Parts: sequence; structure tokens; C-alpha cells
Amino acid sequence: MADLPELRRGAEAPPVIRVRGLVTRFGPQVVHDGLDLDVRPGEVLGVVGGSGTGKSVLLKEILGLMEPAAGRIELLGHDTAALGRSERTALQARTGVLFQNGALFSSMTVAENVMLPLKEHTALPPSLIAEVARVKIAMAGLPPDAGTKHPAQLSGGMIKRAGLARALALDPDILFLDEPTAGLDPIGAAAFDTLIQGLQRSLGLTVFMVTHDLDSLTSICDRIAVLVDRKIRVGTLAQHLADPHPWIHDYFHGPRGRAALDARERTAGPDAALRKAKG
Ligand SMILES: Nc1ncnc2c1ncn2[C@@H]1O[C@H](COP(=O)(O)OP(=O)(O)OP(=O)(O)O)[C@@H](O)[C@H]1O
Repeated sequence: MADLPELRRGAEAPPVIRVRGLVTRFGPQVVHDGLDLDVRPGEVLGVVGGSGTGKSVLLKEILGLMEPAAGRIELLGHDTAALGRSERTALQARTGVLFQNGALFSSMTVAENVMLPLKEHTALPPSLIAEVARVKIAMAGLPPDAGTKHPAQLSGGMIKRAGLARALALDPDILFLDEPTAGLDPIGAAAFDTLIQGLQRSLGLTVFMVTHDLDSLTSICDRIAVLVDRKIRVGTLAQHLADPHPWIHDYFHGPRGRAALDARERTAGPDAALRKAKG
């Protein structure tokens, strides 16, 4: 693995993701037009926006899975466009991704899926790889016997947790989540949010979470990035609540937004909700 500098943490640390002047086009369709974004180390950033505003495409561009038409993307201090193959592989190993449907290999067991990145990116002996996979499966909140099961034998919530175990396999600095609670019932979604928050705190992860789930946004996100007008506006919940932009206003002040805020206040108490909203 190529040698990459350790991640610095704290207020003075540079952003772990820095996007400048991003332009994304598909034929005549302009999805992003001069988009700028900084993601701070150790924060949970929620990314929202209307359907088709380019949330998933942004995630793929940051991960180097798609190439933007213009702009610069720095991931953990590296200009992703300037990386050689081995540097890119080393950088990928410092990120974990949970795609919306889990993206597990259906022919493999959960344990085999979790072991895959360890086999690809490390020279650990097989017994240790199996042990690390066992630990990650437990960290994702799955019972020990889940490791021997195939994805088809799992519930939707368990598939998400298996995908999360695989995303955590290499002890990433940044965890990317694409709509992690989509398709889960409210109790399952809340449990998944709690799991993400617990892991973020105990592992010091930075979390980049594309979501439509207002409960996730209000309960676990430090800041929220909203894709509007082909750009991004980042702020605390309180800042977005005060933003007169029509889409942002309707989103946060609509019935579902109000319900999520009310639920948060009931759970955490009004003082805690206000502190969080003020950032
Ligand atoms: N490979 C592609 N080729 C052409 N157009 C694409 C491609 N990928 C995405 N698009 C278009 O780019 C726009 C943004 O897509 P993206 O999937 O990022 O939206 P999104 O914000 O994640 O939406 P949703 O919330 O519905 O998942 C859409 O109009 C989509 O049709």
C-alpha cells in the first residue's frame, strides 16, 4: 500500500473532502455548476436535495467512480484527478462505502463479503482476516451467525448492517452512506441512526450521508449540505431553518420537517434540540 499521511483531527485540521468549482454535465443537462464543499474531519454531514439534484453523482465523483466535467476534488488532502493507480487504491482503502442496496455479492456469505476488502487491500493471514470480519459483523450489530448467511437470507435491515460491516472492514477515515435508512421501518431506521452515531463517536469517523430521512438529519447530523440551484449550501439545522430559499424553506418547514424536529425535541429535550440546532 502506498504511504499516505495520517489524518489530523481537530478544529485546525484541513477538510477531509474539499470540492471546488465542480461542474457535472450529462449532454445538455447541467447537474452541478461551480459547486464548492468542505467536509470537516469527524463530522456527520447530511446531504439532501430534491430528486435528480445530483447527490449520488456527487458521492460517486468524490469516490473517483465518476469524472466531473470540471473542478477539483481533494480527498484526505489528495487531488483525486492527479493520483496514480497505487495511490488511488491506498486512498480507497481509507474510505468505506455503504451503497443504498448494500451492494453485497449475492453468491458470497456475509463474512466472505466483509473479508473481500481485507483480502484485496491487506496482507493479513487468513485467520486474522476472518477474525477482523467477525469483529466488524458484531460492530454492525449483527448476530454472530449472520456471517454464514447469504444476502438473500437476510432482512433489509440486516443487509444494510452487513454492507456497513464491509464498509468498516479497513477501519476507514471516512464513511460514505447512500440513503442508509431508505426502506427501513421507523424503528429500524432509528436503530440504524443510533448505530452510525455510536460508531462515528467511538471510531472518530467522518460520515458523508446522502439521505432523504429528516429524522436522521435532525438527530445525528452535525451539519447539513443542501443541493439547490446546481450548487450546495452547507449549514447547521438552525441556519437552514432560517434560510428563505423556497426549496430549503419548504423542506425543513413542511409537515415532515416539523414532525422530525418535534420528535427530536421530545427525545432529547428542548434544550438539547436548541443546542444542536444552533450548532
Ligand atoms: N450515468 C448517467 N448518465 C446520464 N445521466 C445521469 C447519469 N447519472 C446520473 N444522471 C442524471 O444526473 C441527475 C442526478 O442524478 P443523481 O442520481 O445524482 O440524483 P439524486 O440527487 O441522487 O436523486 P435521487 O434523490 O432521486 O436519488 C439525474 O437527472 C440523473 O438522471
